[in-house]
Amino acid sequence: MTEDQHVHHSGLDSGGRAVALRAEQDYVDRLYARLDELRARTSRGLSDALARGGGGGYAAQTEREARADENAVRLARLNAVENGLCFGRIDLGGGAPRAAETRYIGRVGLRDEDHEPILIDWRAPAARPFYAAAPSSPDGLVRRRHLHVRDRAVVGLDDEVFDLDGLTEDDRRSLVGEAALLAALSRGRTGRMGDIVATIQAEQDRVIRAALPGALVVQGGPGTGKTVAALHRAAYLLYTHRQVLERRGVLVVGPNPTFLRYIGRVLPSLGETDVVVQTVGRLYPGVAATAEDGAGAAAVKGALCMAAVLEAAVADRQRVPDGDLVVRADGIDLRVPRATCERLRDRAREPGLPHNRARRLFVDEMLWELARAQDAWLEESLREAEELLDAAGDTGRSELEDSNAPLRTDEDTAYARETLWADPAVRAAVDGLWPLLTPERLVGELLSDPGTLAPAAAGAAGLAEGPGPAEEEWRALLRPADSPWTTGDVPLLDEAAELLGTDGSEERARERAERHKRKEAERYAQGVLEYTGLYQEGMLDAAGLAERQERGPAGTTAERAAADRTWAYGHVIVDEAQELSEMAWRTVMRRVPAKSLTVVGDLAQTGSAAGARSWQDMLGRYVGGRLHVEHLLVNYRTPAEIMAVAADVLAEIAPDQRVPESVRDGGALPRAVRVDGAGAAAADGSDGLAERLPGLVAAELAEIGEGRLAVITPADRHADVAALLPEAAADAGPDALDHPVAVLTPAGSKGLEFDSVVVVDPSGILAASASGGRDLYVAVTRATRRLTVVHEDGLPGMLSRLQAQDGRDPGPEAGADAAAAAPGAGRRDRDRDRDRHSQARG
Ligand SMILES: Nc1ncnc2c1ncn2[C@@H]1O[C@H](COP(=O)(O)OP(=O)(O)OP(=O)(O)O)[C@@H](O)[C@H]1O
Repeated sequence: MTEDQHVHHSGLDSGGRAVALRAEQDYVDRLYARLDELRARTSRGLSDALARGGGGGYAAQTEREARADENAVRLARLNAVENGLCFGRIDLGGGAPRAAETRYIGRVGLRDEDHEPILIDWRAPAARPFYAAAPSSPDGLVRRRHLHVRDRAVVGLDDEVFDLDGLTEDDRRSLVGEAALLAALSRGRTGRMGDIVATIQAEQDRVIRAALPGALVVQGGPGTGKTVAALHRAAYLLYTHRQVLERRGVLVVGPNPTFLRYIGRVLPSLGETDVVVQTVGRLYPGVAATAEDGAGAAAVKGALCMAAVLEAAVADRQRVPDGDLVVRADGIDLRVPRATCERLRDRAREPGLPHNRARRLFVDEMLWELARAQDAWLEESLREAEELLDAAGDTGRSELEDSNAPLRTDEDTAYARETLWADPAVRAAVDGLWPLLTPERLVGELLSDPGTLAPAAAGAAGLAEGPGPAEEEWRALLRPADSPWTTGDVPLLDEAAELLGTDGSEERARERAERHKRKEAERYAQGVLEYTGLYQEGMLDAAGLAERQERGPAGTTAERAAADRTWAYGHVIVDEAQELSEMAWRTVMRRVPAKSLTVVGDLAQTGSAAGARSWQDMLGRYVGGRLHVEHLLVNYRTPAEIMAVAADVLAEIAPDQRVPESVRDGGALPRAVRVDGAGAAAADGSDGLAERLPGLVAAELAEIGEGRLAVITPADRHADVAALLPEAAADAGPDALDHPVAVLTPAGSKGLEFDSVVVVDPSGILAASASGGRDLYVAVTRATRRLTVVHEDGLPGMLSRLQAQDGRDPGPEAGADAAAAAPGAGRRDRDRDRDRHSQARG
């Protein structure tokens, strides 16, 4: 952004501008002075609370700790807002009944010594006109001003004037200062997403400030700010509904760890800590799945009928023996008739409890049966003994007990049950009929053993609405027993955990261990108290001291929530939501019983074979009529010239979807570079990919200066292409973001953006899977400035806009004709379009 542009947009001459800058500097100085003062005070509060000694008993100690925590959180918040503390100002019109008013907008709200607001938090209702005002609906504003502040110094101003009488509609439009937005967008990429509080646009603001209840779906093309708006929404909701959400927390679900790292800095800069950010692969505590299934397995595994397959698999583990159950315990064969086993199984199933809890009923009844069988055996032996004695004419019978008295009392039988349960043979027999199962064991066996999977698939047919998986479908799921968990397995594990429940033994063991630990801690604390003499002073008892030591810093809501599979969040935000399967949605919905969700995604970018084709189909069954869809229509990432290429791809793959209009145009033209096939130097001396790619990447890097570059290749060429660029980050892991160059697959590049993108082998991307066209669409829309498509065997038809070039002359002029013909490029077209949208909405 040049100085000239600021002047142009501010409508001030240079003298007026200098005066305005000085006045704003004075105000900003005052804000920072206040911030410093609050920090100092909070910091003092923190050290006071942390200072030990002083006594006051347990209650006072606890209160001091709570105060320390509170001060620490406050201090962290105050420190996080140092950069860009204040970024805007609005002047509201005067006239009865309201007086003219100026409000400064910033990352936090501040009040002066007299409690008068001097800075309005961007999330507060009073800040709303800063984002929502438009020339056609100024919302009471006379002027909106963006302040550019660097290191506490005001370095630029941008004004949008809403109340200039006498301007034509066209003139007004041209006055709309997009300088602040364009300045933000043209910055080089750092590998991390930043916040956009200073430049949130009206359509994004509607999404950010939408009401908490119900499911809001934000459908928008690439670069429309879905991710960034969703994260600001999290911050807004925590600010506005603090009471509920601080306790319950907000869960943000993203597509992969790289992406989570990419967005990781946005939320802290928004001052929010009660947010859990997670991939689907980590939603089941204890498992961190990153591996992906092939398309065939993914599609079957993600389908809703897998819930029925699992249900059938669990039912299949509740068995009846082929004949009578015979268990040898204590040298005796105990027999329970088959019909009784069946009755016990059915009775245990009846209350509809989870498998492991129902197992307790089953075990209980089975032990009675076995104890009774033992009784019967005893009686039988006694009778036999009597008969023998009778036969022998023995008269010593009177020495035996009264023959009518019960052989064993109830107490005896109860004792017998316990002894039986301690017998490994009895346990093995019961486990054979109704085993204690973990989700990991159930799912692991199901996916690796056709003997387990086949009956479950068959059983699913009777349970699900539709048919169960066909044989060729369930066979696609089979894999070796020791395979790592995939992200597609996680919803199955979660489902299994629901179906299995616990039998309480883990909880009981944990409680026992905790009681033991506590006793130890108390013994130790007692020693400490006696040694220090505090005991005599009666300040603290051993139990109190032990508890304080054990407790340590109380976990944040986010920490507690992340570790608990059954945590009920107050709100859930799902990004790249088009990738979630039906089964994954079941997992997500379990975590938000109130069904308060923000779902952001783009149906045109669905890459997963199990992903969404329609939001209603995916979500309708959970939220019914409470599904509200908002569309984002403006692309803030990719310039118009590159989006023209993307538009051709979209027209082929999803003609019903609309390409978002780019905010920016006039950048470098996208180009195609042809190299010779198979990486080998060709007979005519021209070079293959191996020879050309490193130079091409180096030249692109030189073009973008400080920014980032991604090479995007089909998955099956990823390793080979990465080998050509040894300096680049080749892993799809989070480190990819820290390198100037990353080699990625289309799936790995999802949600990310780079100053320059080099797409290698577009035909290979297209051919790789049924969603190849969507992957190509994702790949070409990652660029913020430059796009190069490298191909070997000619461009696919949908990229014909980029005329194939001989790679030896890859000048920026390549593809110029085509890009110049880009439909909808340019601000005038966009404005016309925006007008159309707002009319349509109005
Ligand atoms: N109002 C805004 N002000 C400044 N930058 C913005 C604004 N809106 C979006 N951006 C920027 O535009 C880029 C794209 O945003 P984002 O990644 O959220 O888009 P997306 O819709 O999630 O894209 P995709 O579907 O491709 O993942 C980001 O760099 C973001 O910071």
